[in-house]
Amino acid sequence: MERLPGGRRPRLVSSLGLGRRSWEVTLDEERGAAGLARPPARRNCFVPISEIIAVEETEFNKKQRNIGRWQKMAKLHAFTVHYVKKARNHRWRCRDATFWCVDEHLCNQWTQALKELLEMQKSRPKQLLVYINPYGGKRQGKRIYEQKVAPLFSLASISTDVVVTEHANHAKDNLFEVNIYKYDGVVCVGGDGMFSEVMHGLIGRMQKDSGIDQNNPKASLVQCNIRIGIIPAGSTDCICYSTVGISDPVTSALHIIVGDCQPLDVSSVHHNNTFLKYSVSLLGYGFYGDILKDSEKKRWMGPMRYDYSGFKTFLSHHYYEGTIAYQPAKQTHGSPRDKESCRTGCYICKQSEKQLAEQNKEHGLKHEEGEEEWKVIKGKFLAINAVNMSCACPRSPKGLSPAAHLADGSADLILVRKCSRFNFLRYLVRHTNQDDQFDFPFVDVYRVKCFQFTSKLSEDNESNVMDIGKKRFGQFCRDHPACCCNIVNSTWNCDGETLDSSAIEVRVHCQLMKLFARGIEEDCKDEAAHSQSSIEQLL
Ligand SMILES: Nc1ncnc2c1ncn2[C@@H]1O[C@H](COP(=O)(O)OP(=O)(O)OP(=O)(O)O)[C@@H](O)[C@H]1O
Ligand SMILES: CCCCCCCCCCCCC/C=C/[C@@H](O)[C@H](CO)NC(C)=O
Ligand SMILES: [Ca+2]
Repeated sequence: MERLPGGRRPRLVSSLGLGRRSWEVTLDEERGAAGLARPPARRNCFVPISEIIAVEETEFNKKQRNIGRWQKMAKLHAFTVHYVKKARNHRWRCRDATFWCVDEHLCNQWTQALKELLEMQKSRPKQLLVYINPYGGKRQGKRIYEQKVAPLFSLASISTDVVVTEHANHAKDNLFEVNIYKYDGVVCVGGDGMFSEVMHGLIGRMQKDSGIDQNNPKASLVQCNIRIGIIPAGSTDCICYSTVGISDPVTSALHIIVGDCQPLDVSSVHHNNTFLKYSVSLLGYGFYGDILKDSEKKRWMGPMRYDYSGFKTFLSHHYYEGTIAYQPAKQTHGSPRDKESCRTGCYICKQSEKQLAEQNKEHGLKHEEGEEEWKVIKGKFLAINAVNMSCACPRSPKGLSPAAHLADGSADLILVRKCSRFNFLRYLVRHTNQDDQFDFPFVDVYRVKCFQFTSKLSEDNESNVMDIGKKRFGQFCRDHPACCCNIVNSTWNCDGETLDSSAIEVRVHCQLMKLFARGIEEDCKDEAAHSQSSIEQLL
C-alpha cells in the first residue's frame, strides 16, 4: 500500500472507475478526506469527509454511462458519494460521484469505510424538529421545504418531526410543550420573525427548565445548546444572510446536514423589570421601527411592503427625542470602525468564547455586574439602531454595521441624529454600497454590552409634567408648530417584531444560543483554482 507523507498508511487506496476513466482513490482517515488522483498527470482533488453528505450502494445499471469495454467484460459494482460543492457567493450545492469497480468486495469495503467515517461525525444531527411558517415572505415556505430541503434530509438519513404552523406563536408555544431534549436541533422555515419565535421558545424553555426568572434583567441566562437551523423563506432573511452569506434554502439545508455550529449573541430587552423580547439582529427605534409598524398593515404586499413603507417613512422624516445610557464593551478586541469583518473561525469571537468559559468557571451562573461607568447621550434622533450582528441581507449586502461580530458579547449602537432629508438619504444609500456608513458628522457608533433608552415623552410622563390637555389629546409637536402634527413615540423593531415600549433596558448575553451555520466564509481568492480541483472538472 502506498504511504502518505509522514509514512502514514491511508485507510484505503484503490483503483476505481469514475466516469469513463480509472482513478487512484485514497481514503485518508487522519486528514479526514477522500482523495482522487489520476497518475501520471497527477490531476487530483480532495473531498473532506465533513463535506460528504451520504454514501449509497448503487445499482450500476440504473446510472449506466458509456464506459466502453468494461461494461461488456464483467458485472460492475458501484457506490455513490453525495458531497457538498461550494459555488460562488457562499452558495452550496449537493453533487454526486458514482465510483465503480469489478470487485464486489472492494466496493463494499469502500461503502462500509465511508459510512463508518460519516457515523463518526458527531456534530451531525440525526433527529430534527421542523417548524414551517406557510405565510412568511412570498408564502413559499411549505413548497421550499418539501421540494428542496426534505429530500436532502432524507438522503442524509435525518429523521424529522414537521409542524406547519397554524397561527402566530404556534411554534413558540409548542416548544414549551414538546420533549425538546430528544432533538439534535430545531429548524425554522420562514423569515426573521419566524426565527425569533423559535428562538424565544427555545431560550424561554431552557430558562423555565432551569428555574431562571426571565423578568430579572440581571439574571445570567442558561445557554441553549440545541442548535437552530434557518431555512430562509421570509422577506428579509437577515439572520440567515448574516450567518451564512446567502439566503438560499439548499445552502442552509447543507449547513444543517454537515452539523455546523455558530454561537450567537442574544440581547434581552426589559421594561421595568418585565421581560419583553430577545433580539439577535436589529433592535431599531425611529426609522426602522416606523417602517415595520407601517409595513405590518401591508403584509399582503409580501416582501415589497418594506420598500413601500421604507419610502413613506423616509418622506415623513420623523425624529424622536430621548436619552441613551450605555456601558461600552471593553472586553472585546474589535471596534465598529474596523475594516475586517467577522468571518468563519473569527479570532475576536473565539477570544470571547474563552473569556466566557473562564467567567463561568469562576462564577458559575452568578452574574457579576461590573461597576463600569455609564455614558449618557441626550438628543434628537432619526434612528437608533442596536445590532448584534452585521445585519447583512440582500438589500444591504454589508449590513448596518459591517464589522459587528456574531459572537463577541457586544452590540453596535448606531445613533443617527436629526439631519436633513438629503443627508439621511446619503446615509441610507451607504447601507447598499461599500462606503463607510459611519463617516458622517450626524452618525455615531459605539460597541456596547448594555444600554438603556428612554424617550422624551416617557421621561415627561414619568416626571408628571404632562398637563391634562396633553394627556387627553396627545403631545403637540413643538418642532412643527405650523403642521400641528401629533408626535407620538416610535416603536422598536425587534428582529422584525414590533415592541411598543419606549423605555427599555437592553443587555447582550454572549453566545447564548447556537445556529447550524459557520459564519460567512472568506471569499476563495482563486476561484479558478478552486473550481478546477472539483470532481466535475476532473471528469
Ligand atoms: N401560520 C401562521 N399564521 C400567521 N402568522 C404566522 C404563522 N406562523 C408564523 N407566523 C408569524 O408570522 C410572522 C412573520 O413571519 P416570517 O418572519 O416567517 O416572515 P416575514 O415577516 O415575511 O419575513 P422577515 O421576518 O424575514 O421580514 C412571524 O412573526 C410569526 O410569528
Ligand atoms: C434609498 C435607499 C434606501 C436603502 C434602504 C436600505 C434598506 C436596508 C434594509 C436593511 C434592514 C436590515 C435589518 C434587518 C431587519 C430585520 O430584522 C427586519 C425583519 O426581517 N427587517 C426589516 C426591514 O425591518
Ligand atoms: Ca455581537
